[in-house]
Amino acid sequence: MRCVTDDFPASTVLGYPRVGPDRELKHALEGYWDGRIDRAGLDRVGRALRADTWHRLAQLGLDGLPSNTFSEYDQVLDTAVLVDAVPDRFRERSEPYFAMARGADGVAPLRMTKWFDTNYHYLVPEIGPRTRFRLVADKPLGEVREARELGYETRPVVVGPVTFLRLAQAAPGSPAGFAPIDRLDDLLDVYVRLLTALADEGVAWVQLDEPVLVTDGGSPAVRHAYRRLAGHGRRPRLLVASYFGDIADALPALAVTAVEAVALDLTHGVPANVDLLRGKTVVGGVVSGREVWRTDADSARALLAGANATSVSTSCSLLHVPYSLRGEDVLPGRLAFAEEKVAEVVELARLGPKPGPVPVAAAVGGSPGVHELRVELLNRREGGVPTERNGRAERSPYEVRALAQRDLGLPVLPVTTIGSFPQTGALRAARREVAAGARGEAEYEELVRAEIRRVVEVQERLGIDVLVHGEPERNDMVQYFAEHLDGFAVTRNGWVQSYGSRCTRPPILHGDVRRSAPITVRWARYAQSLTDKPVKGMLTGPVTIVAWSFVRDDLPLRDVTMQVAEAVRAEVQDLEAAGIRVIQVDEPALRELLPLRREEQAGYLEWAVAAYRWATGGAGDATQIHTHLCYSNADEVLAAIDALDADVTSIESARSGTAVQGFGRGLGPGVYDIHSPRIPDVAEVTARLRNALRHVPAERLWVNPDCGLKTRTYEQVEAALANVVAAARKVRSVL
Ligand SMILES: Nc1nc2c(c(=O)[nH]1)N[C@@H](CNc1ccc(C(=O)N[C@@H](CCC(=O)N[C@@H](CCC(=O)N[C@@H](CCC(=O)O)C(=O)O)C(=O)O)C(=O)O)cc1)CN2
Ligand code: MET
Ligand SMILES: [Zn+2]
Repeated sequence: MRCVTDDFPASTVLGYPRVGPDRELKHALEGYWDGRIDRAGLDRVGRALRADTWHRLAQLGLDGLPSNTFSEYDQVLDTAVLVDAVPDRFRERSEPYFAMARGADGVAPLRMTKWFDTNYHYLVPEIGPRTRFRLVADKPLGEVREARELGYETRPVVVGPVTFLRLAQAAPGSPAGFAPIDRLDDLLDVYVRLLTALADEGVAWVQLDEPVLVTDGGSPAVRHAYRRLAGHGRRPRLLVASYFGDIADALPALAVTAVEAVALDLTHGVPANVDLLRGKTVVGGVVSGREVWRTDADSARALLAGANATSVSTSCSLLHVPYSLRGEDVLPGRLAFAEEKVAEVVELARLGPKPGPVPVAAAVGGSPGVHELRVELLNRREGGVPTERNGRAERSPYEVRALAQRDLGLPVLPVTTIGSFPQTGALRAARREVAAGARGEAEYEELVRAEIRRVVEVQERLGIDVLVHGEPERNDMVQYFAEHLDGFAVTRNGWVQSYGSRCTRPPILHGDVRRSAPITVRWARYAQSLTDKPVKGMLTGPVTIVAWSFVRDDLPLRDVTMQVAEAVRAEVQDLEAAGIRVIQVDEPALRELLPLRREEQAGYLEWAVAAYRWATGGAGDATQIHTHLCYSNADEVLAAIDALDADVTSIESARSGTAVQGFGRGLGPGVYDIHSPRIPDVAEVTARLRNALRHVPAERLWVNPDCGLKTRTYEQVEAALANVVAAARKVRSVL
């Protein structure tokens, strides 16, 4: 394939997985944090992973190798360190980097939140009016040199200045009205120095990632930033990478700058105004970095032709898909993971663009409305005969339900947890042995039951009011349901990084979804048999199940989601019939699927809410429905959360105390952050509760951590929950 403007390589990828094909980085990090391996050991693992990646990409025939795509925790955190935006509270720590990521005694970590509309989480930089930016370029320069020693010239990848600031939050104590983007010019000084340093190092191309371009309103800052950066004399050539959608109206902003190359996510189609990029290299992202379906070569070549692309790439980093299909036997012939996608990129570069019809996304047109879908689902159930139980999509109004739920006999400020208790190594090992045929099913089940007994006993001893069974039978809150529903396939080793050392194996939703038998009922029933306190049944909601799976692309997402909702609805009704009085249906991904463009948001929220209400609407008034959300910048979807109409909503809430005032039903703003090993003390929790009481009346306030406890140890959980119960009692006593 010919390069018109310059020497940008014909094939590349915007980024690559880094946790290791066998999660080597995960194991090394956790070993390091536990003191089982030393710094040198951790460094060795990182170095080997980087080398393996470059070797593999080169071996697959890729021309343009990226560097600085490795991270020990998160690329946004790396960027904060690159510009020395390290808040003072971390500076005197022995390891500021991991303290920012995970907290340290007495020091809260940076907040963590969703990376655009993915299940990857980044750490939110804190930028104030006085943050002093300074270039600390060791990491990108180090990776360039490391690759060079292995014989590879690479293109360092760095989060761009506009995206960095737009994703940051105002540092605590910043004056009202201050926004991190106000510091753009100061930050650009550092990026100019970075470009100089890379030029001095002999780097030919640098990639600055600006996914913020596909959201509303980034364009003026982008225009300003890249005029300045591209106008700077001594620098490598610049590739600005937009991804996660259509750049549309932000494209002219880049077009007027002197950047040499622009990467476009073409999986959403070719921007109408792409001709404005004439004279620049267009890097065509035609191989999806988000999906796992094989790329159709004809469509991809047509997209390349339509966009005048002279280089082929992935639509975004491959961070969001597993390493490879080796060792998997799922859906033969239909899938491509990272390695197979690299091979696709290489092959498409060889074939080159070819004009042809450009495919239209499946998500639009031709599908029934939400109402018709409900009717159709209703008709499909029980031969279309509406019964007392399934004929009703809506429950009575909240006030009526609240009365019907009084006999649950809960105290004011009831204490509960979000569902999971620590996942022990013994359980995980046992699951692996069952999968390998080395352990019997019955023996495993007894292990799970023993764990449920332990979890119930711990909660009774601590004085929790609404108990959970602890989810010990689940490998993951989505994968577990996928394994028990028709229409899903799961992988053996298809790990994808979620945050830091934590990974998931997203299931693959490839066919019509159906529940052929109850999934959770026996575990909930067993837990309830052990206690007089109510046990909360625990389900994952339909939006979250599809959000955290790879999903078929031949049906609109909302139709797929309604199918899942139907399966969850059946499970809710079976739990109720088994005597479970409180049922939580989690929707932590509700916010995640929110379209990045405002104009598409209302349509999404309508069907997302409809799916949730379909899933829960079959419960009687006396059954208390809970929901749980986390990492939500809840403010943006507050009306939708309200519309879910759950009796109780628990929510991550470092700061959402004020956001949720006026919320008309039960509310549990998380009283401590479970993502950090830190144990909250009684005073801290008490203060949180008192603060919450300024916004939520006591009779509707619930007390809970801000997410599930599976990533913690029993020791941490018991200590933390004891303090939570003590704080609740203290606050109750003076109400
Ligand atoms: N899908 C999903 N997305 C989510 C969340 C979530 O819970 N699930 N939570 C939020 C935050 N993200 C998270 C993602 C993952 C984990 C997490 O704890 N993941 C575990 C893996 C969970 C899992 O699938 N476990 C399996 C497999 C465990 C495993 O590693 N087994 C070993 C053997 C272990 C041993 O011998 O001890 C092996 O197979 O080699 C199981 O329990 O069965 C991890 O990385 O450690 C936590 C939060 C948002 N997104
Ligand atoms: N019920 C789930 C748990 O407690 C909810 C987690 S939300 C990411 O783990
Ligand atoms: Zn959660």
